[in-house]
Amino acid sequence: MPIPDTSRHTPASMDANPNIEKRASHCFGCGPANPQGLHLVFTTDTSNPDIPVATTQFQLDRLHEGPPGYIHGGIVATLLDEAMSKLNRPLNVLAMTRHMEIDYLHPVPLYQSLVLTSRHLSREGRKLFHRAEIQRPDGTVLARAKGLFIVIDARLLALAGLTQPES
Ligand SMILES: CCCCCCCCCCCC(=O)SCCNC(=O)CCNC(=O)[C@H](O)C(C)(C)COP(=O)(O)OP(=O)(O)OC[C@H]1O[C@@H](n2cnc3c(N)ncnc32)[C@H](O)[C@@H]1OP(=O)(O)O
Repeated sequence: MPIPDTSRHTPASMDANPNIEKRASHCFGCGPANPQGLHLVFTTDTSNPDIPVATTQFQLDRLHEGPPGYIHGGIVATLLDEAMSKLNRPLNVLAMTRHMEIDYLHPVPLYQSLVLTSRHLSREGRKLFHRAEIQRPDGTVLARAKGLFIVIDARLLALAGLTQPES
């Protein structure tokens, strides 16, 4: 069996912890404890509690390069997915991405501060519909996504060995 490269793989030391918020500290998009993660920190506008909006600024470097000088398309998808997932907690649900579609409108540059924003669109039962965009500071939209998130219930969480977050 191959030996994991410890410079790239961190120990699964949190795996016994059933608290979803502690386990989420290694989320590739937003987990502060993931040394190789994107460390995105969002602010969430809930002034209209039915339509939360999440926003962050970010800047990536060649670690996440795809086309020379630009962010890899899979990372662009990650950014958009992460932004949309940040709308679920303000809506008081745990949910996972079921479907997302992306328009890659322009290459997304490395080494530039960019704006990532998401907005809740609508809900039909367990189905949450969100959208997200990556913009230049001048408002030019470089990529946008629509996502369908499905609310996870306590039974599904328990199957994964996890407990609900404290409200
Ligand atoms: C555990 C850790 C938790 C952790 C929770 C926190 C995690 C946050 C992470 C950030 C977000 C991610 O990246 S999450 C990681 C990426 N996502 C995943 O790994 C999810 C993998 N998928 C799944 O586990 C499952 O498919 C679920 C749980 C998402 C849903 O399964 P399900 O409960 O069986 O639901 P299913 O019947 O398939 O679909 C629900 C409804 O959506 C409809 N539907 C399906 N596709 C479409 C579509 N393209 N357009 C319209 N509607 C659609 C179906 O017809 C149905 O409608 P109707 O018949 O009900 O009307």
